Amino acid sequence: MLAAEGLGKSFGANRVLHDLDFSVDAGEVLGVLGPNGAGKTTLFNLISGDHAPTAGTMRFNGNVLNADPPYRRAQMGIGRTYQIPMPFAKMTTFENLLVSAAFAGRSREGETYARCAAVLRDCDLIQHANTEAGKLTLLNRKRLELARALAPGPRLLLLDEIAGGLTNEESRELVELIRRVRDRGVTIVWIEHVLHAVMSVASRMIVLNFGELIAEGPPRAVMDDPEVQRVYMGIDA
Ligand SMILES: Nc1ncnc2c1ncn2[C@@H]1O[C@H](COP(=O)(O)OP(=O)(O)OP(=O)(O)O)[C@@H](O)[C@H]1O
Repeated sequence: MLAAEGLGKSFGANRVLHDLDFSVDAGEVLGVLGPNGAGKTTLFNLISGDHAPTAGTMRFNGNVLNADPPYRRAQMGIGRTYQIPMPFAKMTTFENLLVSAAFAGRSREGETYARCAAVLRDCDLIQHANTEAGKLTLLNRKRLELARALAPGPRLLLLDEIAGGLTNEESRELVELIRRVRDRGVTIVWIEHVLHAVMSVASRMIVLNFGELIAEGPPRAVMDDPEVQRVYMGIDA
């Protein structure tokens, strides 16, 4: 579904991603790990079109992603959440979804309304449809962030630390929701520091360190990798 070759991103002299090759298969949940500043969010910014790469190419379903802006990527079927949800606080939950669905602009008004209501139901938010987004609890803000990304009907969903800041019970609820999204056929790439959450869903993981890929494989094998333990958990073999 997604393939990157020689992908790189520098901000001036700061080389953040370097010569990255990786791919995402349709239907999988790929976990992305790495220490703070490793370049994980920057990678998402390149996939979502928020930033342009300085080297390499990316293909989505075989089509080269050129300099398409985020709304074009959303129309192509790429959706994302942001690490810090920033909904329109004075608008209701439902109105926030409508904005997102309209941003990608793929369907007619009536269909958009029905779709947003269905996404709210799927994300356990329907009882808060008319609540101002600024008044939601943290868990519901996370649900809204997910719902907002789902509203345009993505085929590839990028989750950026969506479990951060939640209690164990709350993160279990969110994991259930993410499983349901996966079961409906949405391919997921998930950056997460809450390891038990991402490991319980991911079929494969990659690990970045200083913008380079240092490990890739099944979740357990990746966590047992001495290099991953050293750079990510500070454990010396
Ligand atoms: N717009 C920008 N301009 C300049 N430098 C940037 C920009 N965005 C990111 N960086 C730098 O890129 C590096 C990687 O940042 P990034 O946010 O991708 O890391 P990360 O792996 O997502 O970290 P975290 O786990 O803390 O979220 C950092 O050194 C950061 O300062």
